[in-house]
Amino acid sequence: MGDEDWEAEITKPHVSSYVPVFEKDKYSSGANGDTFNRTSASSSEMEDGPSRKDHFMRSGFASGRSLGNRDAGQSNKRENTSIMGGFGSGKSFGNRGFSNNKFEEGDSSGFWKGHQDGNDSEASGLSRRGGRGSFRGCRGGFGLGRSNNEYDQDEGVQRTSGLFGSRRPAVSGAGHGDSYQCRSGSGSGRGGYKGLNEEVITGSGKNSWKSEAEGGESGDIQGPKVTYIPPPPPEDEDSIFAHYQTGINFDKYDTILVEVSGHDAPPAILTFEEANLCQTLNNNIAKAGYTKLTPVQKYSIPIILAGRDLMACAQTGSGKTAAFLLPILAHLMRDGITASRFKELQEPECIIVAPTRELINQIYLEARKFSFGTCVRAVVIYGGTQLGHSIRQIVQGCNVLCATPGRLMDIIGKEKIGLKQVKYLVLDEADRMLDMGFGPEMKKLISCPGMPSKEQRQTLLFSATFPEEIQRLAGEFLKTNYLFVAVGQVGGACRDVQQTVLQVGQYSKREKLVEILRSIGDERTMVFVETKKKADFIATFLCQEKISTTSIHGDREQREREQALGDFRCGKCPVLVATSVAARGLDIENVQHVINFDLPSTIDEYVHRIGRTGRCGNTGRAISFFDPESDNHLAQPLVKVLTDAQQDVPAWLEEIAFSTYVPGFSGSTRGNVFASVDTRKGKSTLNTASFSSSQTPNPVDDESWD
Ligand SMILES: Nc1ncnc2c1ncn2[C@@H]1O[C@H](COP(=O)(O)OP(=O)(O)OP(=O)(O)O)[C@@H](O)[C@H]1O
Repeated sequence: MGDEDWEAEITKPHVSSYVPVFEKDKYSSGANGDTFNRTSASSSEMEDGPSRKDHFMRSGFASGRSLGNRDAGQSNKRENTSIMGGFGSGKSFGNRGFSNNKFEEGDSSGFWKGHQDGNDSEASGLSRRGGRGSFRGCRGGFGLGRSNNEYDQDEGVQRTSGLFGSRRPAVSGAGHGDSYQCRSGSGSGRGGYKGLNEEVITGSGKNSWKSEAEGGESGDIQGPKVTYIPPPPPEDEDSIFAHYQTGINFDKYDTILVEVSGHDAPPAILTFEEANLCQTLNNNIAKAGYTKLTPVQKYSIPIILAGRDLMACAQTGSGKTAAFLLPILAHLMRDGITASRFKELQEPECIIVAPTRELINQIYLEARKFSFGTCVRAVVIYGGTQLGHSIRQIVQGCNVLCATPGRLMDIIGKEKIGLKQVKYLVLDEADRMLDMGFGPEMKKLISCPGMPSKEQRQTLLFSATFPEEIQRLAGEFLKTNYLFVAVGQVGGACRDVQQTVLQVGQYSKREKLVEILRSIGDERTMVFVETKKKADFIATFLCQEKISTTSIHGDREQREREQALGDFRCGKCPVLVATSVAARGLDIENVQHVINFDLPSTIDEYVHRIGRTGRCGNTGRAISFFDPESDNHLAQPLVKVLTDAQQDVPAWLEEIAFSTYVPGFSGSTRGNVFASVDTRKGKSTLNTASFSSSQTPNPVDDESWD
């Protein structure tokens, strides 16, 4: 394919100029199947036994094809291979770029033809569709095979409106037409791709969702179970306390201006000792390598210890997680929490919610680290995993429950969690948790039977961005005397990230990307794109270019997402192509570069994305491709963000910003703005607007959220 007309690519038949040829083990960088191998149409994925599995893991690209193969009568092999699914998770990247079929629709019979013809690209592409129905069956079988206890049975039939209730006929291979994604039912705005099992239905892009509790299981829709049980994290102390070093700019945090608004704010503390935490917590803090407080910690810890509600906004990577975890744990210890024990109904003292599975898992690991050696038990539950597994984790005891919203509501619906004892409710990435996508669910949560009123609980909202509109909505969750902590400019970018904006038209983006990645070498890089399809396509493309790449987005199975992240973390795949599902919160050591292949539709999203690098005082680089055809709405807020972070602003960008200038940004329907102050002080004077993109469905982002 010679251009990047994505719509054309998706909808118009064409013959690709990139015909992938995959070869076992060649160019493979890992066993996860998340890297691509150029090779011939190996069918060894279909072999029995470990070697087959291993190869399958390695030959990501081929997995789609092999799914088709399995459908051709090798159903007994499906479980193993598909679970390990390759990069394309059977989605057959080749299908996109390399076949002459549309992404989403096709004639499943074509698989057989393609496969028999030995035509790699066709076969791999079409097999997705051919394999779809069969693979679902396989997943169901897998679930049954493992479901030998109450909870597994309890999980029941999962939601697959994509298959049976999709807005598109199932036969069309809705959404990605992805045979792996059998869990994914309807909804990602793509006609039934995103499944209820993913906890989210993105009826209009990312912004609406529905939980299992809302009928997925009780409805008339039948489908396979989600069977994925995430591997338990390592239990040894070294792993629990593993951390990366603070960077050379860590001390510069002290120079950032902090503003606290609201009445009777307790004074900031300057050292951990001043927090007067118990000895076990202090030991854990030391083992985690924390010697000095970051600004958000200096201010938030005493505020939370004083029992106040808090909205805290601080730059990405500056330690917000510990800022809420430490005082909560200190309170729980102070209150003489008793060891949580096995009970069918658990009543956690603290609930923490975050918008993505990987992020909530990360928060859980932090909670586990800081509560090490105490009787506080933290538990994590999130979508894309077996519900029975989540329940089993909970019933063993639960003081601090870390959850994605969908799974949380499901578990509450199943009466495994009672809310009466909740003393702390934390919304991490709070602006995201309160926007149109998750806001309704959060409202449901606070009005659930048993949930203490806001007067009776402590509510803590944290993010690096807080649009004014969201701040206003947050009032419903917070006591009126809440405190607002702003570290630096609210919504501002981290200054440790060197930002570069290049004018690159869509047709030149891939070439530019390869050029940059080659110059970067093996340094860890996140490449953000705007859609799930594009994430697959770009990852495939990079692998063809022999750049070890993996990808993460909402259409990948949870197992694959975790594998991808693991491979990126450990450096096996130094390039991670991601949608906005990875934009917030993820704390990955040594991410030196973020590349916005596509700019996001809002400036807040931009701030979060580039915040995956330059964390904890380390430096990083962000390069963004600005396409004047599509990104002009961002020019003005981008200039503002660059200026505030003392970055060079290209003259051409200033010109565009000037020519598209809209006073107060209110004319822009997509260019989000950020508040500069606590909205209770009145409308902020800088860079504010009546419009917040957080309240507006995003026309481009097709990511699914949970
Ligand atoms: N006081 C500290 N000393 C040393 N390291 C710290 C300290 N506080 C936090 N860190 C480390 O800094 C990194 C970033 O912290 P964290 O993930 O909490 O940032 P964040 O502000 O929540 O970022 P984001 O806005 O992207 O979610 C983590 O690896 C964390 O362990």
